[in-house]
Amino acid sequence: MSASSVGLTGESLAPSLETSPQRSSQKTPAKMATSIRDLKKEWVLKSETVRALRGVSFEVPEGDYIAIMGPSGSGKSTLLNLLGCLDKPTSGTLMLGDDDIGSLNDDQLAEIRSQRIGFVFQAYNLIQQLSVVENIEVPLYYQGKIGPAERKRAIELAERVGLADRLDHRPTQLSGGQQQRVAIARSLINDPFFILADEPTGNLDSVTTDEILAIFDQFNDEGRTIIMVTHEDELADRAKRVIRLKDGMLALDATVSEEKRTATRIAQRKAVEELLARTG
Ligand SMILES: Nc1ncnc2c1ncn2[C@@H]1O[C@H](COP(=O)(O)OP(=O)(O)OP(=O)(O)O)[C@@H](O)[C@H]1O
Repeated sequence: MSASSVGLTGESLAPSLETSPQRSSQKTPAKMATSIRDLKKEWVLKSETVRALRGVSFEVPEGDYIAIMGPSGSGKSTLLNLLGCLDKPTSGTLMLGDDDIGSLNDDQLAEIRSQRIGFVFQAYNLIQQLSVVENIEVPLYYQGKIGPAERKRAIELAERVGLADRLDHRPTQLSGGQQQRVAIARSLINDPFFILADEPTGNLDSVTTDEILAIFDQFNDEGRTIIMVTHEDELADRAKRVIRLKDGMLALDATVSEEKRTATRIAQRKAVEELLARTG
């Protein structure tokens, strides 16, 4: 995918944050969902040192919607694991709120992970024995925070993702798209710094993909921050910003124009309607 093919603006290869025209023109600094600076991750193996991330820097203002792209082996999963507090950097800083992730111990990382990050995985990762509402509440179990107020919020989130009439269903009774809706609702139950989505529509057909992307659009329009790893241009085209990794480094950090995003949404919706009309 070339920058022009997704209507990217402000294109800059390996840009420094200070020179970004979009950010430097802001009068009041935006609050950051996360900021990373010179982030490195290495593994020392017997015969070699693998440098999976070789000094990556960018900031994610609250309300942003980022697609992280890049070829196989470029460091996407490594970055995702660091952003999700599943791993610690070798060096550099990764700030989540006021916390520098590199300075936390494993228990503290686990706490942040369960309380402040909303995960959405390709394979949904729901608990089969639990109902829709109970699955949405799962992140709260770890904090022992289940009560009438939490149940009310879980039901509200289920309603927001269009599952009001499926509250007591088990995952096996749901379609893939419905299961992913549960996962999105679950990701928001803790009011996270951001939703971290890993190929969230990788298992879904184009109609359902469009539905799931519309839900992401809706939550992002309400101010939710989304960071999504994807190989799919059609997903990246709907984000506000594309970050592309290459060989463990930032190769592109570019804004997607509002015109391009709208045109993509309309084109994808039209394609879905045509498909539905053909297949009944
Ligand atoms: N635990 C590990 N130990 C050693 N090397 C690793 C480890 N995890 C990842 N790597 C290496 O780090 C580099 C980046 O891997 P990473 O999984 O982040 O890439 P990716 O962009 O997510 O690739 P893909 O799209 O194929 O999932 C690769 O060279 C990989 O082999």
